[in-house]
Amino acid sequence: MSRAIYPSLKDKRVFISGGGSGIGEGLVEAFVAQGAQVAFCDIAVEESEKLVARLSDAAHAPVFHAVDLRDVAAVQAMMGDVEQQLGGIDILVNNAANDDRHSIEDVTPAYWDERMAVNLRHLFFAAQAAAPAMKRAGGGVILNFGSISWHLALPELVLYQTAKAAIEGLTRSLARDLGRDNIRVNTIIPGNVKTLRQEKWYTPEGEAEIVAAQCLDGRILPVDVAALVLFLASDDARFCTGHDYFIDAGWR
Ligand SMILES: NC(=O)c1ccc[n+]([C@@H]2O[C@H](COP(=O)([O-])OP(=O)(O)OC[C@H]3O[C@@H](n4cnc5c(N)ncnc54)[C@H](O)[C@@H]3O)[C@@H](O)[C@H]2O)c1
Repeated sequence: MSRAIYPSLKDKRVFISGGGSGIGEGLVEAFVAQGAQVAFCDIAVEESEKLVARLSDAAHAPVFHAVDLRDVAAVQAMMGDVEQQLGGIDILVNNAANDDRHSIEDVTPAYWDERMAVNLRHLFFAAQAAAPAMKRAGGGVILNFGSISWHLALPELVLYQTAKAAIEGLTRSLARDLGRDNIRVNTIIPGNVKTLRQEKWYTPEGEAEIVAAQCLDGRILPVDVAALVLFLASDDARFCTGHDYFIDAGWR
């Protein structure tokens, strides 16, 4: 399958959260293939180090930061380090999340806080930390990962879906406040994307049900999500901001 090359992404300074596995791994590979300078963080240290080793021959090999995004001070310190290492930040991809299932009865105040920390809070603080560097560079791009799950009202995901719904509001608010600094902010909304983690939840029959609910046949892969992310990160999308972009094969 042919893949687009965006001249405007060459040498761009990109930070991706949760880049060590799943869709994030696909995003790291895709930006590196564009000749971008990529830094990413993750708590999956082994997978992340393997990814860095696999891409070590690239024009710009990616740089890995072992950081837990639930720790805001660590996120702020890391964003400062990334800016120094890359000489700035042009593109921030807030990809990391955790969709562990839970029932309403089992949610404690501490679990609520922890779920918001892993699924919502770090997106804002990464954007807050990256915005001054983007302003100095004359503009930038922030892409926040939402989820189709709450649009479909899936079961046993109330806190994840609450956070994912909030991300769409976060995107619109940031797009408004940062737009005059030429910083574009959008939400990427994946449907069901086939990753190692997602495979845990589904039987072959479950996967067939997902495909049946889509308008299009076939399974969405990280590379398909990356194609949309690359376009929105590129200068070709210069008037795209403040909105939600679905990549879900028409899942309804
Ligand atoms: N895969 C899907 O079907 C799907 C569907 C809808 C939305 N999404 C969204 O797409 C994004 C990527 O999803 P995915 O399927 O690749 O998820 P994933 O769980 O496979 O990968 C997420 C990555 O984030 C990392 N991570 C998790 N918690 C972290 C923490 N506290 N600190 C640092 N890193 C952490 C994980 O180690 C992992 O590498 C997420 O925002 C997810 O909500 C995915």
